[in-house]
Amino acid sequence: MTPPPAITLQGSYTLGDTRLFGPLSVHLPAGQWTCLLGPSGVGKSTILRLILDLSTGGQFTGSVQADDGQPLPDRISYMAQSDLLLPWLTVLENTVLGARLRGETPDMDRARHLLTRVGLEAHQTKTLAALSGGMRQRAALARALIEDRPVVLLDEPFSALDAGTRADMQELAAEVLQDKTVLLVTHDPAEATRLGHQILLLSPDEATVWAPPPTPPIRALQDPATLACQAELLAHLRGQVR
Ligand SMILES: Nc1ncnc2c1ncn2[C@@H]1O[C@H](COP(=O)(O)OP(=O)(O)OP(=O)(O)O)[C@@H](O)[C@H]1O
Repeated sequence: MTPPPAITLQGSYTLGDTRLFGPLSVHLPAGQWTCLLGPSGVGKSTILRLILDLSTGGQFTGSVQADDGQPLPDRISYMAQSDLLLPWLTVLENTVLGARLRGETPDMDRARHLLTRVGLEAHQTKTLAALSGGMRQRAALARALIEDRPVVLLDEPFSALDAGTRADMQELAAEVLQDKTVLLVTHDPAEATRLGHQILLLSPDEATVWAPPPTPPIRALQDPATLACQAELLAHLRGQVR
């Protein structure tokens, strides 16, 4: 696998006659986790779709570039906010869907291993109707993690999980996606301060860098500097003065 690239998105985005964001710049350092926060509707998922070169409802004027100059979309694993699982397939079949669609032989052992790691070992042969929302989200996570891609875009991947499972899945993702270029969209300051090498706050005018805790991720839940950063970030997001 080629080394993970750094990625820079620069430009403006409009919906009809209305500017949603920009001009601004979003830089994702190579091999690091960037956590992107911002108010609902500001355009976080749109930024992921622009990096993927997927259709959006608006017009983007700008560029998305990898620092190695190579095209990006085929090098990205993507977990969308809506899980995009196929209801007529089993959990195991959904997990290996990417390989099947590319005409490759899926690595079934790795798929089973990942399903065990996300706690779905006993549910591999079930179809989606038999799963809870949190179980579906873990199935979608397994499907994203099985793709050995240098760039990974995760759109609120842990939002439906209970607190304990969420902490477990954060640790699993940090382990599996170590050294990849990751962009994680989240509304959770605790998640961002735990996982981010870089924390970005998106507003219509800019993507501001928020200083992460001094220790490298993944950070311990009870780490005082992480808890302090989390509280400060939450206060900021609530509109209080720093
Ligand atoms: N396919 C589409 N067609 C038209 N408008 C769209 C489309 N997808 C998103 N939008 C609009 O673009 C804006 C940005 O949406 P986006 O999903 O990027 O926001 P977000 O910051 O990720 O929000 P949230 O935190 O609620 O998930 C919203 O106003 C949304 O209604």
